[in-house]
Amino acid sequence: MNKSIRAAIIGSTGYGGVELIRLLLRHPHVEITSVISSSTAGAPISEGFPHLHTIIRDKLDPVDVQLIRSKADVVFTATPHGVSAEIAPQLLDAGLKVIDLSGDFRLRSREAYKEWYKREAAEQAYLDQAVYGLAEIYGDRVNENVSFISNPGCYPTATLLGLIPAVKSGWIDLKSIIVDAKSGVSGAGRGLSLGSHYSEVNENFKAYKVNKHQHIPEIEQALSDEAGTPVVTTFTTHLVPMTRGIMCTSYATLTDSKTEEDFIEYYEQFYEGRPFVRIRPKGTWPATKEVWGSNYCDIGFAVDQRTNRVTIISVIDNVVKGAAGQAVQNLNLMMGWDEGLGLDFTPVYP
Ligand SMILES: NC(=O)C1=CN([C@@H]2O[C@H](COP(=O)(O)OP(=O)(O)OC[C@H]3O[C@@H](n4cnc5c(N)ncnc54)[C@H](OP(=O)(O)O)[C@@H]3O)[C@@H](O)[C@H]2O)C=CC1
Ligand SMILES: CC(=O)N[C@@H](CCC(=O)OP(=O)(O)O)C(=O)O
Repeated sequence: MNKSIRAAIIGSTGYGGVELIRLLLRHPHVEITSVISSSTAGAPISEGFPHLHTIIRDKLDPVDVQLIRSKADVVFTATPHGVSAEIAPQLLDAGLKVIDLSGDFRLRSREAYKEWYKREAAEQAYLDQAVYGLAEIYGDRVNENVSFISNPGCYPTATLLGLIPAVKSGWIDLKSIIVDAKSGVSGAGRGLSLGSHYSEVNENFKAYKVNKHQHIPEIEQALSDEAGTPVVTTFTTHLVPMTRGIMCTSYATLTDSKTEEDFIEYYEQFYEGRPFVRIRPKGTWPATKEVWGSNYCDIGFAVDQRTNRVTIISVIDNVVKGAAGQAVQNLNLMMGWDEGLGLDFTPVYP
């Protein structure tokens, strides 16, 4: 029989948190029992988010572990890097299940975290406890005995779902991988910054954090695990003047004479039974709008016989499959429920 679970959201006033509210409100077995804010506790959440007017009447709770323990069974930490490293261990020690949306528990190596995030990593014991929740690849590691999920980054979700089957196939040269990644502005969160200011972003298209992006070690960690040998990539991120959406265009040199049909057939088999990965038919490539508001990752291919390269294009909605949607998918797996429960959103179109 299906159980119900009480959920709290820390960081509910951010883009990831408020999207969790939207998704969990329609989940059949989840009740949101606490929406939490470190800066505006006591105010109704609809004050800052009028789109929730009449839908959620609750006031924001403060960040208080004992209070959370009394109100919830599972906590989503949709909090900035550094904050999650502090708070998730306290929640786990209090006996709560935790799904963390930040990058604080994704890298197994504390040294790598310090190098890429420029801050001290969480304690090794908690890094060891966290299960990296790339649901379609590592979902079988998540079950009712798992208490702690580290939800993958938005770019790594799109990149890894696009590349892991190819890496495992042996059809591509592992030294040749290049990923050209683009994100909408909501990927930067709700906080104000010059870089996401309207007049800086509108009618503009820019590369950022070139060769320095914190998602590079996360992508390389998973690709290396899957390949069984160290893999490095060239990974470049770009900011696109749109609100939601990520497109990762990955290029690799073929080691074998494979066609688009070969890739499509192989990927369809690889993701068989995984409802949120959709493989596009030959000659069609996914666009961000075709997954907008949904938990889908759509993947399309092109093989260029002239250059002997494959191009793999993967798209997601960064706030859904790249954050809140995958977090709910992981909750479903943690609870032994169908992974798609409460996530059957058709993309919003146009
Ligand atoms: N946006 C995206 O597409 C994705 C985001 N992520 C990750 O998810 C996490 C949340 O991202 P996002 O929602 O975009 O970020 P936002 O900046 O939009 O929101 C973060 C929230 O964290 C809360 N917060 C800040 N400091 C503290 C603190 N000390 N204690 C408790 N809460 C705090 C803030 O709310 P308040 O002041 O009310 O407490 C804020 O609303 C980040 O780690 C991000 O990297 C991951 C994948 C995709
Ligand atoms: C557009 C934009 O700025 N995107 C953010 C994505 C960060 C993010 O989502 O956080 P995680 O590291 O927790 O995945 C960036 O590139 O840093």
